[in-house]
Amino acid sequence: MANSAQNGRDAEGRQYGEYDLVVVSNRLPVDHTIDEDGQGVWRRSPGGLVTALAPVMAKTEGAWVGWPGVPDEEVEPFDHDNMHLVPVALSADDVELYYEGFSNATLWPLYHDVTAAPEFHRTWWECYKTVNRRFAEATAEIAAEGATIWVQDYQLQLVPKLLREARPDLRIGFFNHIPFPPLEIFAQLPWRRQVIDGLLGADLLGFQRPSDTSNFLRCVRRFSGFNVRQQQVQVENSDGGVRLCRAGAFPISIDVEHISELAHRPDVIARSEQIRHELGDPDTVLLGVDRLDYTKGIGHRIKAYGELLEDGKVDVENAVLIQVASPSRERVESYRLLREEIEGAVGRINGTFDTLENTAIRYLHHSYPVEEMVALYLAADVMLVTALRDGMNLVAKEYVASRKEVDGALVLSEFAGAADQLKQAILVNPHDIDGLKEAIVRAVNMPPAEATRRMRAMRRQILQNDVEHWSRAFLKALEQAGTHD
Ligand SMILES: O=P(O)(O)OC[C@H]1O[C@H](O[C@H]2O[C@H](CO)[C@@H](O)[C@H](O)[C@H]2O)[C@H](O)[C@@H](O)[C@@H]1O
Ligand SMILES: O=c1ccn([C@@H]2O[C@H](COP(=O)(O)OP(=O)(O)O)[C@@H](O)[C@H]2O)c(=O)[nH]1
Repeated sequence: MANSAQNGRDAEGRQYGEYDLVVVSNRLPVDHTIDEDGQGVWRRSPGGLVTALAPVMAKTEGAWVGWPGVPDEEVEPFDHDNMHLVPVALSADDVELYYEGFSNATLWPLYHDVTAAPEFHRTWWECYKTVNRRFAEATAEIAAEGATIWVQDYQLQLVPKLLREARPDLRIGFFNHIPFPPLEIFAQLPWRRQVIDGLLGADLLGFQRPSDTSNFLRCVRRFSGFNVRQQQVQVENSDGGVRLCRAGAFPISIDVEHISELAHRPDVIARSEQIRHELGDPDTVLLGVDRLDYTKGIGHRIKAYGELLEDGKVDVENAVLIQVASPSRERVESYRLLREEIEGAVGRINGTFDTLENTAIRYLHHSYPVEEMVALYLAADVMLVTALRDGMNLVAKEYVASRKEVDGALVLSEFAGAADQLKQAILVNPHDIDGLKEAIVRAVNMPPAEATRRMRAMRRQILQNDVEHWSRAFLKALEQAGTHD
């Protein structure tokens, strides 16, 4: 591990760590799971944060601090796929109060425009503070003097301030993968001031969209009392000094080269042909891929599709919708209810429209490896991304990157961050079911020349702005931010 091992010590005489770059996120890129034979194995963690950061971290010599995905698991630091991973243990109570509770039943619905009702519990908040402190301590321990720390996402919003107090020598960046809500919604949070203070410990705060950045800065003005000039907050320290914290939009992306390589691989192409064949070679394959999350608008999409079948605008004889709904946060009540709701809706539609040979919706409650994802993207004529609110949505970008023949149509919610970059998609408001139905029909019947024109423009955008471009832009801005020499 080549990093500039420092022999410096902090104010309390503790020796600095050895990593010049440390990424900190709730989850490590791999979860410790038990396979069919009862053996412990490391499996890729779910979600786009890992999709985006893993290829970036595999190319650096930094360390990644995070939770190994199961409760009460004490694991020593280890190397995996070219990454140095430093596990932080969470007890079963921590998982319930900090992860399922405060992170995913308070902050998640609040930050996604209250698409579900957020719950506010003081015990959850207490645990959130404790766990954030634990992550900050684990990071402070391994960071070299003057190291760059990149904290990720809403689960760890207090870490920047805690880290700065422990290690003022560090350069601290924070990236929020989910939306930052408007002031009127954020104001509901009983601990709004503490969260803003926690974030302002960073030198640079990154958001997915310019609108997230301006929402955040409005909240800073209201709840911190600090001056905000353009995109810089003048943070007043307890000693009367002023430190600058910069905020800006850095839209995340994907490892385009890897997706594109897979899209050209003969076995992946063969698999995509097999998928279509096993579906009975329909004229049109439509696809949705989401974690089973109420923010993703899966119910709205299925409702629209069901009505199109009823109206006779699509037909099971020549069209099929594949819906991958990968398991997510299954112990959180709203996720359990969502699963029942979606599976009920799919069952009703299939019961009504299926024939012995054809199925209306192929519903798959599974998580697939990236090779299968790309085979699905290649097999799909129409991709449906209908999120009610989504930080970015990397699935939309992966679909575009996979379409090497420069064809296929993307229906994309204007409420997903990806809509800022993929302007040539058919943009929809998923709450408008008639509008969504029209968009789906338009995508199914899109003339090839129009599909190619739109896809070419979207591919140009994605090819020029891959995930390496994102991380370089953020880390460069972080280098220039703050008051460090
Ligand atoms: O860790 P989980 O609770 O299982 O959830 C998985 C991840 O979901 C969220 O992903 C977000 O990040 C993507 C990449 O920036 C973005 O495209 C998407 O819109 C976001 O929802 C969450 O933010 C991550 O922390 C989770 O790991
Ligand atoms: O069965 C699945 C379903 C999804 N994904 C990946 O999970 C990520 C989802 O990221 P996105 O930003 O769309 O949403 P998130 O789940 O992070 O909210 C994408 O890279 C997908 O390819 C996957 O590998 N297997």
